[in-house]
Amino acid sequence: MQGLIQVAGIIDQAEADMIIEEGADWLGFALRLPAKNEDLSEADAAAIVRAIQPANRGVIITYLTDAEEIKQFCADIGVTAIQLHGDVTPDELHKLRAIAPELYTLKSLVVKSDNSDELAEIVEGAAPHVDMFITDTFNPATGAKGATGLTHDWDVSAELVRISPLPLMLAGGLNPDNVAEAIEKVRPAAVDAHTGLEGADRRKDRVKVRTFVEEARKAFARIAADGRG
Ligand SMILES: O=C(O)c1ccccc1N[C@@H]1O[C@H](COP(=O)(O)O)[C@@H](O)[C@H]1O
Repeated sequence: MQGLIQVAGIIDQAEADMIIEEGADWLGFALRLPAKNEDLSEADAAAIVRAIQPANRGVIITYLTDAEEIKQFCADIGVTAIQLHGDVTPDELHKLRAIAPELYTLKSLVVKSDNSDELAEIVEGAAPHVDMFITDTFNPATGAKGATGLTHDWDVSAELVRISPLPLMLAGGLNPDNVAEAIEKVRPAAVDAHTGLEGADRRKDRVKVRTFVEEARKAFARIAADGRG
């Protein structure tokens, strides 16, 4: 699992194909969001997931919080991994693990300016029931918890890496210019980016994706070589 690269916010098959050609491992599909501002339909997401798996993993990114609904939705789309961005209780995570043990589950840790103690509590409560954590950035101006294009205090993510018994994916404002520094500082198992890889047309830019993957792979290799990965 060390050195994994996810690109989130897939729009269509052409974009998915390009991202895979440029070497990303996992593709994130943002669906069932509170603002209902999805970039693609559920039917289109399911078709893309069918086309890319099993070589590349499709991950649903969602705010769903009900275990039964999450399980059914993953089955409908055909994914084997889910990134839970909402306030899912440990009880519901426990239930999800019981009814869908095969589902690889990522739980978000949304970093604000003053919530590191709260995030440490989420790690403790959720760790027995999930497979990976993902840190992302809160935008106080909009209330958004993901796809903000904003970085957060990487010392907070680095501390979460230290205390978490599970691997951690770092997200939030990552782009080709800062991903190497972020990996060196936080030492995550994985990285994830969305808006930092887009061009002016709001689609992923091939050169940005390529450079992001290259920079991330080199940085992961460096921290592995010096025993810090
Ligand atoms: O990708 C989305 O559209 C999305 C929507 C709602 C919540 C989370 C979402 N994505 C996650 O946010 C991170 C960071 O995005 P960015 O790089 O700062 O733009 C993204 O990697 C997804 O994991």
